[in-house]
Amino acid sequence: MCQKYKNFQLLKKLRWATLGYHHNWDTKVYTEDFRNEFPSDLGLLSKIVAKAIGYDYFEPQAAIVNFYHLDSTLSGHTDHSEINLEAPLISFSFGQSAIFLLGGKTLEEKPTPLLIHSGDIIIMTKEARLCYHGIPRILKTDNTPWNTNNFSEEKLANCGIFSDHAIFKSQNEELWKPFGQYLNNSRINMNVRQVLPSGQS
Ligand SMILES: O=C(O)CCC(=O)C(=O)O
Ligand SMILES: [Fe+2]
Repeated sequence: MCQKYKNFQLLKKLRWATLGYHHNWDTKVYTEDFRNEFPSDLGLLSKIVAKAIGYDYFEPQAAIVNFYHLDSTLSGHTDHSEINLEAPLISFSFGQSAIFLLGGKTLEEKPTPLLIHSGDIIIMTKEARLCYHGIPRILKTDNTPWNTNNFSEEKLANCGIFSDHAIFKSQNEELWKPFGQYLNNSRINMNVRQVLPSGQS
């Protein structure tokens, strides 16, 4: 089997990664010895989004990154491992579209379907923070903004505070290409959480 094919098969198996505090799927408890520094670019983006909806002191401390392929699903669940459930959960989606089912606090409540496209942000706060949700379907989209040239000088200038980050700095279409190709058949969702009570780090 050629290496390229093996790499592709491996990439298809990748379904999730964790950032910052690594979520322990068995115990559902975040611990200090299972923690890395939170990535600064995703952290900054999350803080800006939180601030825009009135959460001035949001601290991005953990994220789950989900990689979906056209046949992937995520079953209904609640995200309740964080000590701080007052802080919003901020969820960014890229690539293929998805149906997001948002239910209630119990499985008895009928869920509402939301169609999520690349670039959409879902914010779960207050009542919604502990509601059941899941992804029953990934939908192939013809709208592929990630394949357009986003590296023009003008666009870079508009990136403001983000322009320092590596992907913008490189201005290198070649660097971006494999990410774009990946998104042509996949969806990436990054959902960011504050774990600790405000003021604790
Ligand atoms: O993919 C999504 O939009 C949702 C992901 C999610 O609910 C989770 O990782 O907890
Ligand atoms: Fe979730």
